[in-house]
Amino acid sequence: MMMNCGAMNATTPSSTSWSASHSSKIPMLLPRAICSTQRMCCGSGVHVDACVSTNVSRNAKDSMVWSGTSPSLYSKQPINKFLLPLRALVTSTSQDVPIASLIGREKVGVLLLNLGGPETLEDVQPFLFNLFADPDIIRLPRLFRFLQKPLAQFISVARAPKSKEGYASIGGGSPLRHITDAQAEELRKSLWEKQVPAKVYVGMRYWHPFTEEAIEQIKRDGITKLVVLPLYPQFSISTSGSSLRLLESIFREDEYLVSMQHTVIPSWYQREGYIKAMANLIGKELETFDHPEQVLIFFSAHGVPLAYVEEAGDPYKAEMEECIDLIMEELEKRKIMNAYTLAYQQVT
Ligand SMILES: C=CC1=C(C)c2cc3[nH]c(cc4nc(cc5[nH]c(cc1n2)c(C)c5CCC(=O)O)C(CCC(=O)O)=C4C)c(C)c3C=C
Ligand SMILES: [Fe+2]
Repeated sequence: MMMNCGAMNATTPSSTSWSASHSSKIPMLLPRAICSTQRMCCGSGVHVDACVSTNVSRNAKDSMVWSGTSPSLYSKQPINKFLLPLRALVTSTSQDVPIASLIGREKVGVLLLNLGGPETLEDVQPFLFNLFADPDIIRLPRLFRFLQKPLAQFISVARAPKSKEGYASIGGGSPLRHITDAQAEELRKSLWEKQVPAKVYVGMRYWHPFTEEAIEQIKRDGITKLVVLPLYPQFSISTSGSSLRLLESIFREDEYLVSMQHTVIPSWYQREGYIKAMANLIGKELETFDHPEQVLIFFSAHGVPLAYVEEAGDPYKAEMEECIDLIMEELEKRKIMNAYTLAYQQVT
């Protein structure tokens, strides 16, 4: 059986800590921020730990880091290793205090980041242009950066016919917007059930609703605290990194955003809820076979250029492999001991 592991339509994460990095290779995420942990308490004893951005410092490796908190719980990967976390989200249970008195006049928003996809066949070429014009997708040497857009135009036109065939075969467009909107609505409902009256926004990197559009709405709504959640379980420079780099540039130029408290969840592949959800899916699928124990579990992940991993320190491969180990451990606890393998799809 086959399991796609780089998928962005996974279950909602519950909480995690995050770290941000800036070297010349990995984008600096939402800069000029220092994280001092703030606790917002909510009704029914729910607590929200959020981080406040105000300043930054540099560590020995010339990485921009958020400071003011303890080291990350998830420090195995390069992206996290050099960085101090911001902490967000709902944990614990102790007090019963009315929500209004705790969140007060704060307006909490959650911004879900995703890739975006063409909604019609006419969208395919301009969507591909946006994708290939991103230097986190096609990385040209500094001297040749002026060629980025002409090259994007050339590749998008050349690739569009084949791409259109693919989208035509799944109904004439990408389902990503629809799926992401549904996730946003489920997350909103779930937060409200936990007495966190947050608004949830969707910001796509390469198609509507663009991240810029979501940010405009966030400003119009007067959001004062923002949680940024890329919907990619594992961090890669080419996915979450690209979205966060864009967000960073939007924040840098906007007075309202610079002073807004925000926190980012860079990856969440190791969260218990996600691992259990993946194990549930695999377990359910195995049951459809006559001899489930003989089935090979085939994990399929997106490929990223080797240079990202080996030279730029992209943690994607490490996070993916750890994620699969965790899923297999979870299956073992359920007495499911199948053979498994992981393969990376070719990057075209
Ligand atoms: C050319 C380099 C690319 C890199 C690096 C890359 C990384 C990467 N992508 C995903 C997930 C998705 N990518 C999707 C579309 C897509 N990606 C690329 C190229 C790179 N991706 C292209 C050219 C396209 C367009 C599709 C095509 O015509 O071939 C999508 C689908 C979006 C949709 O329409 O619904 C996903 C999902 C990950 C997880 C990743 C690195 C970790
Ligand atoms: Fe891709």
